Amino acid sequence: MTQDDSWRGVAAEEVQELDAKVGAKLQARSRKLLGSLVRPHLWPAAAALTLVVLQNLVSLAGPLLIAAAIDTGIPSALRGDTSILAWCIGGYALSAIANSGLLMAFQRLAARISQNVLLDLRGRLFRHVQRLSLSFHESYTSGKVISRLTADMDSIGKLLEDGLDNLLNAVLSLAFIGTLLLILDVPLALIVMAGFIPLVLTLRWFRVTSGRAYRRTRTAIAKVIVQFVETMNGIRAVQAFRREHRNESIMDVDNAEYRDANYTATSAVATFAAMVRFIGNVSLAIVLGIGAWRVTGGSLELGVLTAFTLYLRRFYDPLDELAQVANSYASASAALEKISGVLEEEPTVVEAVKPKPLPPGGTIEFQQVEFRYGPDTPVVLPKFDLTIPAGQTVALVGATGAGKSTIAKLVARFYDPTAGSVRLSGVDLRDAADEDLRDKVVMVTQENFLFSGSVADNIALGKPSATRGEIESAAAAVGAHEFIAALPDGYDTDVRKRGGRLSAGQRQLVAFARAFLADPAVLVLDEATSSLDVPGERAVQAALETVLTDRTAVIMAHRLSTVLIADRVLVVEGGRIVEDGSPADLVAEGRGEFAALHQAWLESLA
Ligand SMILES: Nc1ncnc2c1ncn2[C@@H]1O[C@H](COP(=O)(O)OP(=O)(O)OP(=O)(O)O)[C@@H](O)[C@H]1O
Repeated sequence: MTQDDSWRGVAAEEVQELDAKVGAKLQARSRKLLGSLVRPHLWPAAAALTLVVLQNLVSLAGPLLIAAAIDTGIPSALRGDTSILAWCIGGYALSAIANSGLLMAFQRLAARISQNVLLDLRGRLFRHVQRLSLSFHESYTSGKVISRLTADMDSIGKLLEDGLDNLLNAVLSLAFIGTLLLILDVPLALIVMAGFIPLVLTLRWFRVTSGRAYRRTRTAIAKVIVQFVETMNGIRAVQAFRREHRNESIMDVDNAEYRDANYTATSAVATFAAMVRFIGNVSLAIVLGIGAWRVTGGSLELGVLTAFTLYLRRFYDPLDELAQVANSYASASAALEKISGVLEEEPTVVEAVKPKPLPPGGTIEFQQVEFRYGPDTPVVLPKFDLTIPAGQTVALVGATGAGKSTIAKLVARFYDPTAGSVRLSGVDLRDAADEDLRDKVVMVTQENFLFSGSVADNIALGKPSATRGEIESAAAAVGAHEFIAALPDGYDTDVRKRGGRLSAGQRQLVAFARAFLADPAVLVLDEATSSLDVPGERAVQAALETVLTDRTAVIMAHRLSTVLIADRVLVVEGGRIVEDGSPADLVAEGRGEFAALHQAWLESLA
């Protein structure tokens, strides 16, 4: 990462004090995102703007009508002519009705626009995050993604819903009422305008202080959510290892940090709101004093002074709201900054522009492959060559952290090699189309992940177009049909609902049925480390043999029984392949790592 790139994507997310240049770049990025979100709604936004302008104009009529009633209507009513007073009252009632109607129409339209903007943003973020490569997800936890999709989205929603409404009202009131004040009485209006000087200074202070505070709240809430998600995801481990106390103390720290960050932010809002009100009240007091002195001197009419003070209240009320807007703006712009960062991340594993079709067959070649996870991390796989002929079952064995999963991830193209190439049937995986690759190479992971939905849906993941017959025969092939048929709703049983919970072995069988149905040329399999009960293990072993038939397979093996059905064993040590041969040959040689491992396995079974 060059110095200039230090702000790109999510890189600057945890930085508390940004330098001005980086801050400006992040703001420009947020504005660009906001622009792209609002652009499709320009016409409804223009309509909303018209409604709010009309509503503000209509609401101006009130004090003018009251002034006319006091200065003209009441004196002429005293003389017996009530028509002017009646017109004033009728006009006031009409303007009140129009005011409410326009306000309602504006707020409904504004809510629709903002909900559509949020819908778009949520959809974009979800689609984007799903496309990002594994390398992103391994460092950016799901808790952070959830925080972007929930807490950050909420604060943007709040700005769009109430903030814009208040902002427009405040700006329009300032413009319209300011003009009216000048028309009503220039000297008094100038006193009011003088109050703007301290107001602008307060606003500048508030922007800087709250901007910093709200960035902190975004980072802090993300930490709280990460802690929640990690604890809940790992609740079994948490309870098994009695980690509750430790988790609670981590949570307490994160939670307190969130409280403190929020407290700092809201304190700034409170100071700002109090200053605005104070400046407003001082202006009002001065206007009243000078106005009353002029009324007694005869140079100002009482009705004009009444209208002036009524307008003045309305002039400062929206400024109070402006403090709330500034508050939601600061919070939303911090959220927008984080979301735009995630949206700026690019997949590191990208599809070729003009992909080459993968020919049939399943020969895998590693040519001068070297791999490291990141530019600043050590080399995990030093340069090596390896060919796995089509149809061969290869078991990768070795100590934990040796590099077995890394080799497997390269075969499934979850990562691209740092140097050299991984080829399938002679084609560099970087040149293959994603869809083609996902058809030809299937990875079955330890998690044996089941999505919400029926058992049949979960098997059909391997081939979405599969008929029920095909699904059932895939299940039968791996020996899963019997237990599925015995579930409360058979193949239609919801795997997440009560009664649909599957055991570890059953989940593994469903995963095998899924792979069998997908029928890939290459199967990459991370064998579960958890040991199953013996009958369960036998069933899984038999299923495994069925799934492996007629395809190339790379297995991260943890069980002796699996290694023994492999055609070839590769012993990995510190990222290097140190032994390569059939299990029988390696055992027969008797001196190497595998022979020792084999011996240890046998002893553990004895
Ligand atoms: N996402 C990652 N970022 C950085 N380093 C990683 C990442 N994943 C793995 N490594 C490192 O790469 C090395 C090889 O890890 P790998 O997961 O391939 O080992 P393994 O042989 O599959 O281990 P196990 O049997 O425990 O699954 C280890 O040193 C590990 O710390």
